[in-house]
Amino acid sequence: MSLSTLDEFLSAYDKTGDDRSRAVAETVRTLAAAALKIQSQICFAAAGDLASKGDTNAGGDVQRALDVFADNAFLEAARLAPVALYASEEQDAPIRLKASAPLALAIDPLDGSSNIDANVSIGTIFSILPAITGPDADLAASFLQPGSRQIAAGFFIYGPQFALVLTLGNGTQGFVFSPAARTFFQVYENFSVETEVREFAINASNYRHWNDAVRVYVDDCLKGTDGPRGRDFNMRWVASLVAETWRILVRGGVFLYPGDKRTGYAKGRLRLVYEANPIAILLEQAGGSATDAVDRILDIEPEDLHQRVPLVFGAADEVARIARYHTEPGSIAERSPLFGNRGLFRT
Ligand SMILES: O=P(O)(O)OC[C@H]1O[C@](O)(COP(=O)(O)O)[C@@H](O)[C@@H]1O
Ligand SMILES: [Mg+2]
Ligand SMILES: [Mg+2]
Repeated sequence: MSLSTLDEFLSAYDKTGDDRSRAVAETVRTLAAAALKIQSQICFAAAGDLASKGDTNAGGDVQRALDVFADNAFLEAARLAPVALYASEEQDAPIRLKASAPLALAIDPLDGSSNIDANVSIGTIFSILPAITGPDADLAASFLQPGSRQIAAGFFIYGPQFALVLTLGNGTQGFVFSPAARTFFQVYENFSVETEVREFAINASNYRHWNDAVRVYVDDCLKGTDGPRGRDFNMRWVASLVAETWRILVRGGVFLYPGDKRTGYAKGRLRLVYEANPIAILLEQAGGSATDAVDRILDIEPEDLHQRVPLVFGAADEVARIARYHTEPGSIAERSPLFGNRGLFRT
């Protein structure tokens, strides 16, 4: 079987289009070169050094050495690409680059920071938007567009396989890096999220902080064949969003990082602009869906670059089911002993 390279895929895309498509293709190539530097750094440096703690970022997280290294590498890459504005989890405010360039880049330079010293998959998540520039334009304006306006999005995953998951708005593709050929090959063409859900992913240590809807949903999964779902579920929690997304694209399932009652977690942990939006478009382009537990992520009008959002994504029917646990509270009341375990959600 002969696989296309990332470069061939991007060349085919930029031939079809206008200046903006060409700019997107060039930006993805440049990001891939920067990601390769991160991958090399992860492979060769002592993991403890990469995880060493530094300052606190705008979101209140302590930065690890690799967070800062990755942010610098992607900022440098953005300077070489047709990017007008760079916004990052690790920067308080967007940075103006080339005024005349057509694109704005929002990035989580290093996702899964708590796993750096655990030798578990980590990654980089990016979102490419049309730049809103001009003398009067607010620096943040480009990044406060709803996720439905993304032109392209993706993530690199630094794991047993170094890979890129990418959408240019027409399906979600998976490219795996070959160390022998020193290039990415398209191994997954048009990911399609499995409709039957056998695995859910949630940080269950927060159980006591969740609202009733999330608790009842998880309880129903845990009851397995004895409960209203009538079948057993497996549970996973990697604590790297990129790894959970990869798994769901490849073998299905659902992910939840809901809001909870801990201080600062009313809207969960994940950031809308550079985490939830790119993951949401990748999922939708693969036939899945993504919500804030009820509403579509890509329709949300961001108010702040670093705002958090509850995130639920995976197989579309399961995501819709989770929304019903929130919007049809009667179904939760039906869990009373009077009703046994039978309810609206019996499958
Ligand atoms: O440690 P928790 O609360 O389970 O959170 C894990 C989540 O936090 C994240 O690590 C947040 O991303 P950053 O590492 O970029 O801050 C996600 O990758 C992951 O899904
Ligand atoms: Mg992250
Ligand atoms: Mg990060």
